[in-house]
Amino acid sequence: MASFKPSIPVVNPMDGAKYHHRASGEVHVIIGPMFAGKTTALLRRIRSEGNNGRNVAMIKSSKDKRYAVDSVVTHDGIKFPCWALSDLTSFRQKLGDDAYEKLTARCELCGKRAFFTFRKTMAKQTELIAGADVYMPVCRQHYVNGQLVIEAANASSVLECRKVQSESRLEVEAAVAI
Ligand SMILES: Nc1ncnc2c1ncn2[C@@H]1O[C@H](COP(=O)(O)OP(=O)(O)O)[C@@H](O)[C@H]1O
Ligand SMILES: Cc1cn([C@H]2C[C@H](O)[C@@H](COP(=O)(O)O)O2)c(=O)[nH]c1=O
Repeated sequence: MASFKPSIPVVNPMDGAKYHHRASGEVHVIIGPMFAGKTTALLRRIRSEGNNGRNVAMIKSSKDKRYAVDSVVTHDGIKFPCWALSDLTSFRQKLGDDAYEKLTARCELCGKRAFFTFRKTMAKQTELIAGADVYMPVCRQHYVNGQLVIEAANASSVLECRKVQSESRLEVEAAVAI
């Protein structure tokens, strides 16, 4: 865990009051695919810290407006107020990230443990803020198979005409949906 001195006001989770509190703290990194319960675990910890009399500040990326602009919200609707910041990379440089917890979800295709988040569409950008309409949690086997199908479709699309490209895209989406 890395120590840090919060430079933004912290919120008491019990009463919502804000404090300019400067004390050392800890960084916990919870990782896993979508629907693994990362946000749920985070909120549980925040409540537990509040019950122990500590003040907490929660931050998220301002790019994530899926459920709320200034709250962190789980996929099943539990929410907590937070600070929405545009640049989270500076926090990683300042704080380090040495306390990991890895969670898993269930593969949407076979029900095995899911370690990956699979993008169901052909969109290429690294950042694509979306939910279950675009992503699904999958096991390693379905993640690898899905990527192979998409890579094959991309390779053939370089050689074929636009009409054939759109047909292959439909095939990929059908194959991934199985
Ligand atoms: N389509 C879905 N598949 C699986 N879980 C879902 C789905 N929709 C809502 N949930 C709920 O989302 C919870 C996990 O939400 P959350 O903590 O926000 O996950 P994460 O932050 O890891 O994406 C699950 O415990 C489940 O109750
Ligand atoms: C895999 C992947 C994800 N994202 C985005 C999609 C969502 O907005 C978040 C993940 O949130 P969740 O609470 O775990 O569902 O990350 C992305 O932009 N690019 C990706 O490759």
